[in-house]
Amino acid sequence: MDAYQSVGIRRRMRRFFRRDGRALIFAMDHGFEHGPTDFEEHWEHVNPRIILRKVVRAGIDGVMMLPGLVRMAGDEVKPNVGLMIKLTSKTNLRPKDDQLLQSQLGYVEDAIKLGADAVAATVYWGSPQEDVMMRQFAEIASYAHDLGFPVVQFAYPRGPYINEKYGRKEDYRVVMYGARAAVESGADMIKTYWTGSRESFAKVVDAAAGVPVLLSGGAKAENPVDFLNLVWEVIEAGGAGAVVGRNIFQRENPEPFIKALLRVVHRNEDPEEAAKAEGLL
Ligand SMILES: O=P(O)(O)OC[C@H]1O[C@](O)(COP(=O)(O)O)[C@@H](O)[C@@H]1O
Repeated sequence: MDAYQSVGIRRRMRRFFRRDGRALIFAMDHGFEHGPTDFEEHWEHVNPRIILRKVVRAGIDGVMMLPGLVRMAGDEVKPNVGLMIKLTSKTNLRPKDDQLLQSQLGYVEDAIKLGADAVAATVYWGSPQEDVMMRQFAEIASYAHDLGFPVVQFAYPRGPYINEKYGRKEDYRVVMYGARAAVESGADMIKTYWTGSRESFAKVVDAAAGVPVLLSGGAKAENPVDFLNLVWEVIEAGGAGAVVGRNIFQRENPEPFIKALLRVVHRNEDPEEAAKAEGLL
């Protein structure tokens, strides 16, 4: 017989992933991590209720937020949508060198009180502060697992030695290392960077050894088809989907774009066809 916790983790994972094992998740921690200027392109989306209503209506599989936004607007996240609560963060106002650290801003108990289906934490692998984030992640993961909650790691390698040795944090050897470190530290889902090609991203997926790998969306692509193509490559590489923020809330009309993304993620549709079907072309 399975331990109760294992059943809980499996059930909660299914609130994000459909039968195909894939998920499209909306990220909205930018007001904290980047500052409200991220919303200036479509200022009405600074209001969490307005943007959440749109993404939920479009059929998103899950939503990721920090605890305070869930408190304000979590009731917009309908019961059939997975709720991921991130328990670490940092502001962009910190001195540059201190931005290689995410600090704890919420606890597993808060996530439970708020009705979360998963908790998340960032580790900047390779940061001079890696040790702090490793411990933070270990504490969150150990406690969350005890209580039957899946734990998501935003495995974001970054730091001076990475730049010196590999030139860029998106080098597949670096991203793959972060994904593997996430697995070995107990993550149930991994969110990480695009490595630039399907072949190299497939290696990241291999290194994750069966733990689902989700793309971290990144800056908005002006042409929506470019982003649909990127997500298509992720799926072709064996990725489990994407966690997308700016590419959704920085669009005036995110609903058809989300629907097109869902076609690519769940139906393997050709990106251009998906864009046409949703009236984006
Ligand atoms: O790379 P940065 O600037 O630290 O971005 C971190 C942001 O990217 C995300 O991980 C994903 O959101 P995006 O799709 O907008 O990139 C957010 O959760 C987070 O706020």
